[in-house]
Amino acid sequence: MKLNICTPRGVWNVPFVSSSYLVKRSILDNPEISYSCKIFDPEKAFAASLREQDIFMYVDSRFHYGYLVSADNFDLSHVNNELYQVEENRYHFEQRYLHENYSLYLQPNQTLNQPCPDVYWFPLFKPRFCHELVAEAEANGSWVTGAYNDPVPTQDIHMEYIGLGEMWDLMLKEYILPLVSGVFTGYEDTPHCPYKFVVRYRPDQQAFLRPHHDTATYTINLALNNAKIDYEGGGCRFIRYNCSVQDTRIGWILMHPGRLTHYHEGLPVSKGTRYILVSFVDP
Ligand SMILES: O=C(O)CCC(=O)C(=O)O
Ligand SMILES: [Fe+2]
Repeated sequence: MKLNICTPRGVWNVPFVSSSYLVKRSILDNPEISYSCKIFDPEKAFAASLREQDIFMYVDSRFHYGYLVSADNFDLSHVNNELYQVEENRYHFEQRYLHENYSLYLQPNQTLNQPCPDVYWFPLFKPRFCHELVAEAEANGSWVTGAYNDPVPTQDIHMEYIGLGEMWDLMLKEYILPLVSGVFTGYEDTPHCPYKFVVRYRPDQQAFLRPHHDTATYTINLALNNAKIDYEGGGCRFIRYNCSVQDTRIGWILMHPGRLTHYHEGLPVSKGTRYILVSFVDP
């Protein structure tokens, strides 16, 4: 029998509870309560022993008590291990990282911000996601310039190098695609995105990116830190429209066509370090 304990909410007397429960201490001190039995595992033996003593077990859904995190495959080798947990602990990942207003933008008839023609802008992540991703890239440290024979190279680290390629593919498919397909009709298929990298701009290293087209049908450009606080200058300029987005917001995504009309450049950073995550999507 499947028990829907959330509607209606209430307290349910159940014969068996496993994995996690709250127990009154005096019950554990009761010498009649046992965990061992010839035919049952310890949890079932415990429940059977409670039943024999007329001690009831309950599931209580009157309140939200929180949620459990699966630690079965928790890898401790990263700076921010939770970034790697989207498959195992999706609910926890969403609570921790997804922007509180993201779901508003999924509602029908919601119009996306459009700072330049056909350049869309929406919040996806909390700042925490961005700080942790930058920390992961900096801890890895293998920044390269001009990998993949890129004629317009940035100083970057590919997401695969920091073990986050699959996580990012999932973000593109499950969180970004619903918004993409809302504005670019016909692009509903799983995004194909071989090029996804954290880009770093610094005045003394690479400060800007010259005008170019991307090798992408559409480009996803996520701001990983704060304009005017972490750096000065920077931003993306769309040359055909003489239109720039310079007040980019941490955790917000810019999405724009990669070719033809959207010839663009990365504007010079004059102070500090600007980080973005750029994805070239060619469905
Ligand atoms: O700096 C920017 O916002 C633009 C980055 C960009 O155009 C690219 O990486 O292809
Ligand atoms: Fe670009």
